[in-house]
Amino acid sequence: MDDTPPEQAPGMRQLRFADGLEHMFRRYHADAFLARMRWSLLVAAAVFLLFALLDAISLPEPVRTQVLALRLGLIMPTLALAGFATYLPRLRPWLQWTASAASLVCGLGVVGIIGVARAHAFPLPYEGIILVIFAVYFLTGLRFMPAMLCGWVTFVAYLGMEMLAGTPGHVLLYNAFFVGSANLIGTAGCYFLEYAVRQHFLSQRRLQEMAEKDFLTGLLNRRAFSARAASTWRQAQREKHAVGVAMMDVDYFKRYNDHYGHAAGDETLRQVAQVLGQHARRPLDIVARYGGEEFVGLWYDLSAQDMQALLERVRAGVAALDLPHAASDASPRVSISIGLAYLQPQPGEGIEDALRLADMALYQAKEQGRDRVVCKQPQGPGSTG
Ligand SMILES: Nc1nc2c(ncn2[C@@H]2O[C@H](COP(=O)(O)OP(=O)(O)OP(=O)(O)O)[C@@H](O)[C@H]2O)c(=O)[nH]1
Repeated sequence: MDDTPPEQAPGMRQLRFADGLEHMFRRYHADAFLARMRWSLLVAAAVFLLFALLDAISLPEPVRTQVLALRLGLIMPTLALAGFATYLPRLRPWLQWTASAASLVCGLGVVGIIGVARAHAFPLPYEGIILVIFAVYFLTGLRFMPAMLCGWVTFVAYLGMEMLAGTPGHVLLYNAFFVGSANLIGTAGCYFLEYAVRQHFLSQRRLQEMAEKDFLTGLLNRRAFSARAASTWRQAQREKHAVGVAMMDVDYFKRYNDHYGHAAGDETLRQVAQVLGQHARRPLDIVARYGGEEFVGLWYDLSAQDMQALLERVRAGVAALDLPHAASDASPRVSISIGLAYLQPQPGEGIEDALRLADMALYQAKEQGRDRVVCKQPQGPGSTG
C-alpha cells in the first residue's frame, strides 16, 4: 500500500497525477461534481433571467433589443444545452469541455452586452464581468485549468472590447485592475480548491484500500473477496462462462509456527501470497486471504484443463519457494493443498455453493496426503467430481 501522505503524492502540486491515477481522479471529479454542475447551470440561468427582466424594464431601445437577444438568444440556450449534456451518460467524460464552452459563452456574452451598451453610449456597469468570473472559478465545478482559461480569455476579451469602444485610459485601467484582480483571486482559489479535492480523492482511495486489503499479505481480504467474487459470479451467470473457485491451505501450518516461530510464519504467509498474486493477473481474477493460513481464488473463463494447470503451477510455485518445513508430514518444504470447484454458475446458485464445493475438494486433497490439487465439478452429466 502506498504510504505517501496525499500532499506529497507525485503530481499533486502540478494538479496532475500519473496517467492511470489521473484518469481515475477525473472520473471521480466528474461524478462528485455532477450535481454541483447542474445546480450551477440552474443558478446561472436564474441570474441571467433576472438580469433580462431588469434589462427589459430599464434599458432604452435599441440597446434593450440587442442585449435581450444576447441574453435570451445566446446565453440561455447555451446554458440549457450544457444542462442537457449533464444528463447524457455518453457525454460524461466531456463535461469539463461542455461546461467550459458554456462558461466561455457566458463570459463573452456579457462582454458583448457591455459592448452593445458602450456602442450606444449607455452607462451599463461593467461589474457583470466580475460576477461571471467568480461563478466560473467557484460555482461551475470546472477544474483549475479550464476555469483559468475561461476566466482569462474573458478578461482579454473585455479589455479588447473596452479599447475598441474607446473607453478613456484611466477608466479602462481601473476596470482592468478590478477584472484582473477577480481573475487572480479566482485562479488562486480554484487552485487550492482542486488541490483539496485531490487530497480528498487520495485519502478516500487509501481508506478503501485499507478496508479491502489484508494487512499482512497485501492481498484482498475476505470481505473484499466476497463483494468482488459475487459480482464476477453474476457476470459469469449472465455471459454463461465457467469459473474456477479454489480454496488453498498451507500444510501443517500450526506445526510450522510451533517449529519456526510466529514471525517466520508471517513471512512464509507473505511469500505464499506473492506466489498466488503472480497467478491472478487478469482484470477479473481474484485472490484473497480467506483467514489464517487459508487463501481463496476465483478465475474467470478458463477451460477446466487450463484451470487445473494454473493451480498446479501455483502449487509448484509454493514448493519452489524452497522454505524448509521440518515438521511437515507432506513434504520437507512448505507446501500447499488446493481444492478447486470448476463450474458454470447456474441460475439460483451463489458463490457460496462454489466455495462449499471447493472446500470439499480441499478436504479431499488433505485426505490424499496434502501438497496437491484436487478438482471437483458439480454432480451431473460430464462430472469429474
Ligand atoms: N504466523 C501466523 N500464523 C497464523 C496466522 N493466522 C493463523 N495462523 C496460524 O495458522 C495455524 C492454522 O492451524 P490449523 O488450522 O490447525 O491448520 P494446519 O496446522 O495448517 O493443519 P492442516 O491445514 O490440516 O494442514 C494456527 O496455528 C494459527 O495460529 C498469521 O497471521 N500468522
